Amino acid sequence: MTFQAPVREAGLRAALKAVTHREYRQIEAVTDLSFHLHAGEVVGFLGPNGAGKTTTMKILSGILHPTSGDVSVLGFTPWQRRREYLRQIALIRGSQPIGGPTELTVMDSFKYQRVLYDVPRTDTTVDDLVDLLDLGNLLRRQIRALSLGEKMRAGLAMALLYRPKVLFLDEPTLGLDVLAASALRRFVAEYAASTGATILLTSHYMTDVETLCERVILIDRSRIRYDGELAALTAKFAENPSLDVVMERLYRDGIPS
Ligand SMILES: Nc1ncnc2c1ncn2[C@@H]1O[C@H](COP(=O)(O)OP(=O)(O)OP(=O)(O)O)[C@@H](O)[C@H]1O
Repeated sequence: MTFQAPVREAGLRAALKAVTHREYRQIEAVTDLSFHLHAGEVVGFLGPNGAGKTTTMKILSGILHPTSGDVSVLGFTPWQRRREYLRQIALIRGSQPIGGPTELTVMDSFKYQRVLYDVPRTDTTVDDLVDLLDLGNLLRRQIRALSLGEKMRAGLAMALLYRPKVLFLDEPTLGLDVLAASALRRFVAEYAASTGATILLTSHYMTDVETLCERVILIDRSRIRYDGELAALTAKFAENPSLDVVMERLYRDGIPS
């Protein structure tokens, strides 16, 4: 995936010049990335800032059309954005936990989502999610007035009320307090176990990865550096350091052979 990004020098003169004459630079966000996920796996998708994780997630969920390459998820090409595809997947981003109009109450957002995804009125998934995510007190509140953690819980319920088979979780615990983060991890683990969903998870919090993922795919500068068991990766370090330290070394020095 190559982006064409506008660039300009600093200063007012450069800003004025850019009005009539824009310069662009090619930015390779994802290159030569190839992997396969098995149904029901929860896989950590890791890499330093700017490695290309979010770009990949956006491609997989059909938001971005890559400049080259092939992708197949559940037999669909994501960027064709077929209805049958979008009904089976969800992208959940910690940096933007809820889409849609923020003036709506949480309850109205659920109703709206139900209509969008043809979830029958008789389906009790939303009631289950309200219980599991402790959303009872939030139902009559406007989305825009919720705290980040509350938005995340409501956003998760919105994304899961049509029971997607594939979840792309992009930094789902970003900004959550320790209790909220561990509740979210428990919830994701239970969702995966009870539905058999396939999950690709990015996170900079190694507790998320250790708790949820047996396999990790590590990318750096848009290329895959490791794809395999998390345990085998940490075993490369004889003194058995914490996963935070392992990742710090890998991001800095590369993968030991
Ligand atoms: N819309 C865009 N236009 C231009 N460049 C972009 C755009 N989106 C991403 N990039 C660039 O692509 C590269 C990969 O970005 P991406 O957001 O995928 O990284 P990431 O691995 O998710 O990083 P982080 O851990 O910081 O969230 C970065 O260099 C980024 O600046």
